[in-house]
Amino acid sequence: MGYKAKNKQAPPKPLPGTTEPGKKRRRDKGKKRASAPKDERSSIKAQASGGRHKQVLPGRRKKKVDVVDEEEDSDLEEALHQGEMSPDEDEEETVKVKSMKGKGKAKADDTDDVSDLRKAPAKDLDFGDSDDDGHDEGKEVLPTGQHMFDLDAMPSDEDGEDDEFDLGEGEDDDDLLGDEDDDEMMDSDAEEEDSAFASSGDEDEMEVDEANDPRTAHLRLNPEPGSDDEDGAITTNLEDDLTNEGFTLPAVDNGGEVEDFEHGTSLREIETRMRWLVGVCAGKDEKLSQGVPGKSRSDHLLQLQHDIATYFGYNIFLVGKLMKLFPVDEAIAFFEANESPRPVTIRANTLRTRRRDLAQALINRGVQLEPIGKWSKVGLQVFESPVPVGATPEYLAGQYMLQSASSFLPVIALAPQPNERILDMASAPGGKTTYISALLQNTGLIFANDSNKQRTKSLTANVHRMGCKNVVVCNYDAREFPRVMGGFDRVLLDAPCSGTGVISKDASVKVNKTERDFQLLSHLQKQLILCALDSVSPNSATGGYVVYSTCSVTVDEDEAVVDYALRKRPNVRLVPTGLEFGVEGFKAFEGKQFHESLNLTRRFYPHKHNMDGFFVAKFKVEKRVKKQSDEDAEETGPLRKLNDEGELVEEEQERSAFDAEADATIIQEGKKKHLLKTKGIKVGKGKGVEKARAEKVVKPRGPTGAGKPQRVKKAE
Ligand SMILES: C[S@@+](CC[C@H](N)C(=O)[O-])C[C@H]1O[C@@H](n2cnc3c(N)ncnc32)[C@H](O)[C@@H]1O
Repeated sequence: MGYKAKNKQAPPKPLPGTTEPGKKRRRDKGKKRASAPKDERSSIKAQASGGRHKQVLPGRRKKKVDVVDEEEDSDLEEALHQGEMSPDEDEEETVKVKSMKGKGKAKADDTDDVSDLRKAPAKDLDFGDSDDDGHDEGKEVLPTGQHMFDLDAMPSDEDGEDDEFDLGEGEDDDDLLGDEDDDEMMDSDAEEEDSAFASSGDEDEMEVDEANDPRTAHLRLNPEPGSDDEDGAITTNLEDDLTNEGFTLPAVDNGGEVEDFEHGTSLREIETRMRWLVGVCAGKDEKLSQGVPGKSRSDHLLQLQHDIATYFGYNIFLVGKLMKLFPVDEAIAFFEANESPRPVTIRANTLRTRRRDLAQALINRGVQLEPIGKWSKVGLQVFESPVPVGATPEYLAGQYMLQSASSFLPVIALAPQPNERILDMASAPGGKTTYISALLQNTGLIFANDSNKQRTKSLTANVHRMGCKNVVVCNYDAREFPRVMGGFDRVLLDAPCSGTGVISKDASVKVNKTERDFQLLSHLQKQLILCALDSVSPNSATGGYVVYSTCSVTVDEDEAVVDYALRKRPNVRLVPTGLEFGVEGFKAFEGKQFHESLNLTRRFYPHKHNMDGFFVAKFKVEKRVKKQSDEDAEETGPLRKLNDEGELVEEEQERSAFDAEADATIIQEGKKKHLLKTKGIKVGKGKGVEKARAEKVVKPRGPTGAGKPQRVKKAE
């Protein structure tokens, strides 16, 4: 069984295509929790979801990695303050522009503030930026455990075996948890050569064996393209346990202490029931799929949702929403993965250094690191560090960015080319902007925009620190583009989102999101994506691409937004992202059919790829040319054509929208009434009418005409 105790997680696993050093790694401990009490869970033996063997935290270590992630990806609060939105999803939203300049409503993002990084005590540092305690007033509260299912109804312990849950010999809770005082503990293997960097081979050499290292085969996630389901995937041993004849209920060993109870049911009981319900709902084993007599599968599913909500500390709404994304057993792996931090990763800034040189410099400081994987030439995974990774001289000198592995992906997909003009629509604090800048080798021009003025400060700071000379920082609501500026070669829209992919960094997402939040975010994202598409020049010689990304896994914010864009902009199409791994986006979801090309989009999951949950889509923007069929149709009267905004419109609508003759009469009548009312002049059937008949009202064509009727003299 793969449920890990909350505070006994395995250390971060290597990313796709990377090697794992031969020594034990220390997990980051600084993250916030929104869920069940530590003591309860600490009596359950931790087992890594990544392997069949039991993984416990190393007994000794040098020092944990102290970092603050430079990116805050959960932006609902700000997003909801941006512009005026209505949740009407089927109509194209009117882009109501509200300049946010100077307003700075959202909370400040100062996570990249170096002075703060230095000030922060190591144990307080956190991956996320939120100050939220995860319990917003007025929001849905944690569900209580339901009791329509009795533990007695579950399969009984037939062989008395209890091997998953007994406390391992010599592993008391403190050892497993590794309390805050053990910073001085040394990894017994600390001096061992375990890094490819020390060999000082060239960069290619560093990457040679990453994907094939047998030591990490069980931990690698999608190391090779197209191998999502092979050894790359983190596998839980859920299925094995649940289908095992000898499945037993765990013995409760509380050491004589009083346990914490959740409405009369201990978390351990909930956990036990949850595992059992997974088996029932997954329906993979005949015996287990019987479930509780008289209860339907949906009864079991409902109870499972409640148990997951209670055990992992979510609101029930979000559990239901997230569970729809996966088969039941995979859903558990997802929730499980959200309980452990993702690997600490950095991106070497090639404007200032080479990855090899940076690695060597950090190794000299005692940092244990390795290349992130074959898919990146600039990423490094940091396993342990005796110094805060966010405050080394190399960091301050702009040689690297603290950046989650998943946030490399949209930039790789964007594939900027030297000398291009690029718009980064929602760019603060600049993790992706500075990466784009490096890929452009400081050529071309990047407009790095963010509507949050406060956040543009950290953006500007990063741009300077990283030596980016091709960046212009701006502060607009991105829905003002392309009116502010257009004609870009490429546009990145790393959209504000709910952050359901980064729950391990910001546990407040578990409890503070409601259905309305997702509606509003999806609405904003739809507005933004149309602006992104309209800001690209279809005539770009080298580009004409838009990348849309979110750090959320909900379909509302991902496929539904992309599908909407495809419907609204017939001159754009999806193209492959060029990313080597990730699972295909949904082509259909909950009975809703999306465009068939949605399979070109990519999803990334914590439980599958050991990265933050992420979504990436890449569009190619074509010229708005009339299709041959439209031209043919024009001779006989087109049925459908593009309007000035590139939307497909019905000819019938256009006709009814403006009938010159009818309008002339109405206008004339209006004028007569106006004269009569204001000046008492009664216009008869004489001259005035005659004059009106002598003129024809036509709608001017082209952008300058703007729909205002003009009078022209009728030909004699
Ligand atoms: C996911 S974060 C961007 C992270 C950034 N791309 C990076 O890599 O560092 C989303 C950003 O969108 C910004 N934002 C939210 N609504 C916006 C809007 N209407 N226009 C422009 N930016 C917006 C937020 O301030 C936030 O900085």
